[in-house]
Amino acid sequence: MRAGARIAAAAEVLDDILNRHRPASMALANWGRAHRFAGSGDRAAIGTLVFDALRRRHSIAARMGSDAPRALALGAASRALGLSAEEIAATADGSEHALTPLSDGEVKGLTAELPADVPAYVAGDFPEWLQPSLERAFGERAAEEAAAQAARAPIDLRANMLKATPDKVLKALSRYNAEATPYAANCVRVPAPEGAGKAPHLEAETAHGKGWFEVQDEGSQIAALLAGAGPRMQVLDLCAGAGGKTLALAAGMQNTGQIYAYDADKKQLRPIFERLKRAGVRNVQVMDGGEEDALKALGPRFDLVLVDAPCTGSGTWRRKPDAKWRLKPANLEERIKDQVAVLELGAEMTKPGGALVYVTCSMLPEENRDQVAAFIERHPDFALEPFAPVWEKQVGGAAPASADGHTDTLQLTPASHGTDGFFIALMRRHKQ
Ligand SMILES: C[S@@+](CC[C@H](N)C(=O)[O-])C[C@H]1O[C@@H](n2cnc3c(N)ncnc32)[C@H](O)[C@@H]1O
Repeated sequence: MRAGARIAAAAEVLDDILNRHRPASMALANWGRAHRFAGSGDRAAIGTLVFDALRRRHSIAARMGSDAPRALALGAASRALGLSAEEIAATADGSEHALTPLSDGEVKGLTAELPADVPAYVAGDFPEWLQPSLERAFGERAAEEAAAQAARAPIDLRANMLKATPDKVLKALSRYNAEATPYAANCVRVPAPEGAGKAPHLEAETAHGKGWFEVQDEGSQIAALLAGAGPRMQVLDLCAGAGGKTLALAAGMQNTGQIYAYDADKKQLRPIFERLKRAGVRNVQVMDGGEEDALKALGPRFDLVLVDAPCTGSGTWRRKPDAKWRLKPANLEERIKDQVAVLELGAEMTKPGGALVYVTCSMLPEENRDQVAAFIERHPDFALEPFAPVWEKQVGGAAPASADGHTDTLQLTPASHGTDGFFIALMRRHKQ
């Protein structure tokens, strides 16, 4: 397919996502099924175009003077396909499958600068209703912080120290320009593709099959390190899901002690069994998902309870840009209620003197600092512990500043730390 046809296809898919509220992956798959003539290169390019347009929906619309799917696809095309405005205009010749010729306004929009006085939600490409929340978290830096969430994300991996070393993983993936990252010693990063480049499928690599690495953002690795799981500890991973953090905790415990992996939803736990096996992890007991009574019967015995809470995922918008436009106030309200429930359960399972670590992949204060403040008010037997000394011991080096400026909780972000957005609060239950 020529570039003009790829842009036209991306506009069709964007229409499906934005106007018929279809998830991006489903809309792209539907388009592929209906257009079997398109090759894998075409599908990849259309996908890249669609995701880039979703990442920058508001700022593209402001430059193009329209938020119609065609305008969004055109506005994203120069970056996604590496084409100049002239090349884009030339490829829109109305021939079979291609775009119809561009209007004067569209041609102008392709090279227009974003006006300096646009509101933060346009400059930062996020839903308008979230502006007060992001301004509460980041003040005048709200647009800058959110704009970094509109960039493409690298793929981060955690070298599995039970089977390999970061060096071994770096060598195995050198053809993808794999590199070390600033913070977590076991993290290896494959940079985001430029232009029309395609992200590699690293889970298809032999090194992955051998259990040398897991795909895990550096922010998630830092959260697991700060949780401070050590040899011989009794640990509860209360929202274990597919086990990303369970595996990282197990590596930190050198396969000793015991991790109980629990999740309210049985289905979420399903991938964990294969992942544990591949990684060579032997100190995890996967509990029956949703069997809360069996969990509670274990009593407050845990040295560490990790609450990797269900959240809006606003910290992962680089990877799931369609999710940011689907997020509605009612979803946030629901997640807030879920978070209260998991925190209450976590508190019940933490032994006196034990740690309760609350983590979200969100940047919204309602899910983060507000939750922690309300929890401590309900539970005066828990107190926050500053993260900097724990960082020095667990991650190594001096702790970076939290993106929101606080010192008792840590907000990691793409703009400030190059990670996904993660919030981490370390709490400890009083001994008596
Ligand atoms: C952020 S995800 C967990 C991701 C996982 N820890 C990882 O690192 O791969 C949150 C999980 O919390 C689970 N969850 C929601 N409410 C819960 C509850 N009340 N108790 C336990 N798990 C819950 C969800 O099913 C979901 O799998």
